[in-house]
Parts: sequence; C-alpha cells; structure tokens
Amino acid sequence: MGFADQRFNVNLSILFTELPLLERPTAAAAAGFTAVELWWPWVDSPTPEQSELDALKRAIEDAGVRLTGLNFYAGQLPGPDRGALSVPGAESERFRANIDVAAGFAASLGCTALNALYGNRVEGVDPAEQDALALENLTLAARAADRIGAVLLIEALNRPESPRYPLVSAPAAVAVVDRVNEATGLGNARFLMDLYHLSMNGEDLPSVIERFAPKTGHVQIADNPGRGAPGTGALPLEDLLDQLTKAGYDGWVGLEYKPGDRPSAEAFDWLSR
Ligand SMILES: O=C(O)C(=O)CO
Repeated sequence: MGFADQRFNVNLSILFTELPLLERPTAAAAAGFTAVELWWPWVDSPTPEQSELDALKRAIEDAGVRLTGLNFYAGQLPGPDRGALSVPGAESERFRANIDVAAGFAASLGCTALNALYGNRVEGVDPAEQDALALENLTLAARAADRIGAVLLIEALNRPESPRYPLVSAPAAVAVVDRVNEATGLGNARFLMDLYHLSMNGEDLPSVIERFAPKTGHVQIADNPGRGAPGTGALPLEDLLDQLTKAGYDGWVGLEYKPGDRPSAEAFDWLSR
C-alpha cells in the first residue's frame, strides 16, 4: 500500500486560492485530480444569488471534476470564525438559511458529504445553551443531508489555532456525531477525521484511527508542523493512511494543506515520489 492506493481530492479553499474561485476546478483537473472539495465559498453570504451558484456549478462541471465535499456556511475560515451553528442569534439564523441552499447545491453536483463546523464559544453564553442550539441545527442539517443521500460530517479542529472551538479532540467530535444520530435516528452523521488538526492536539493518531475509523465519513490531511504538503513536516501520513485503509476506510482523502511559497500546481510532487 502507499499514497498511490489512496483516492485524493483537492480542497479548493486552501489550495489554488491564488486563482479566482471559478478557475480553481480546471486547475485541479490540470494537476491530475478528478475530485475537489470546498469550504462554503461565500463567507459573507449563506444564500448567494442563484447566478453565483450556477457559475460555480458550471465551472466544476466544465472542468470535468466531481465535488465530493462541501462545508456549510461557517463564517470566515480558517478564522476568526469556525462555524456558525452553535452561535446564537444572527449566525445560527445564517446557518439555518444556508442548509437548503448548500444541500441543493451539493445535490445538483452529486456531492454526498456536507461538513458542518460547530462554531466558537461565545463569551457570556452558557456552553450548554450553545450545545442545545448546535444539536437542533445539526439535526436540521442531518435531515437535509439525508434528503439528498448525503452524510453530515462533524469535524474536530485544533486548540492552538481555534482556542474557542469546543470540539478539539476526536472523542469530543464523535460524541456529537453520536448525539446527532440518536436525535435523528438516521445514522448519517459521521466523523471528519482531519489528521492535521488531531496531531496539533497531540492525539495518538494510530489509536484514534483504531477507535474511530468505523465512524469516519471523510479524512483530510496536511503535515505538521506548518499545515503543508505531506513530507514538509513530521507526520507519517503514508503509514496513517495505510492504517485507515486496513481499518476499512475506503473514502476520499482531502488534501487540505497550504501550498507554501510556490504555486499550488507545484505542491503535489510528493504524490509521484
Ligand atoms: O477551518 C479549518 O481549519 C478547517 O479545517 C475547516 O474545514
């Protein structure tokens, strides 16, 4: 086994960002990829004009790539926001308004994985209140995902870069996955195992894989330190992905890393090594 045996897709919200959004799918195809994923591209707008959605859909179709993952509206990523669904008031309303738009867009491209970032803790608001709101919103999102035959992903981020995000360990994110599945009875909530974020939290990655591979609906990678391409840091990513395969994970692996001081098209040399 090895990198050659994995199905990689490119995250177009962190790679190829030197290009306008609509040019990124073609650039990913030119770099040899058949699938892409995206954070919600309109950071200020959970409900963009239909013409904007249509233009992105056309760009993805014309490039001949598949959209395999899409984040719901989550505010400004990778910061200062880290999601909207647990944030009472306007942000929660934006998330709710986005649910059907994001699910409709995903469905129009045959995308079957929707990632719902939880949101930061808000000072002065009881965490229990935020968690109750989150469960309500995640339940709505899971139902919308189910209507289009998709899974709802729940991701752990890392504490150093997202100190106010409450899901900063694999068990914490998986506990939310379980709560959502209990609430909906649908079973379509899954863990998004981002090996970079988990390693930043100091987690024992082989043991995370052993425990949680069966509940994992998507995997993302970047090396650590630096959130760069595999080989730029110290993570044994090839071995970890092999372990995931052996544990039964056969889904996509999202390349969610920064290209560094070079054009994104040159950030895939590790694949041919
Ligand atoms: O905000 C981040 O860093 C993410 O990984 C979002 O998916």
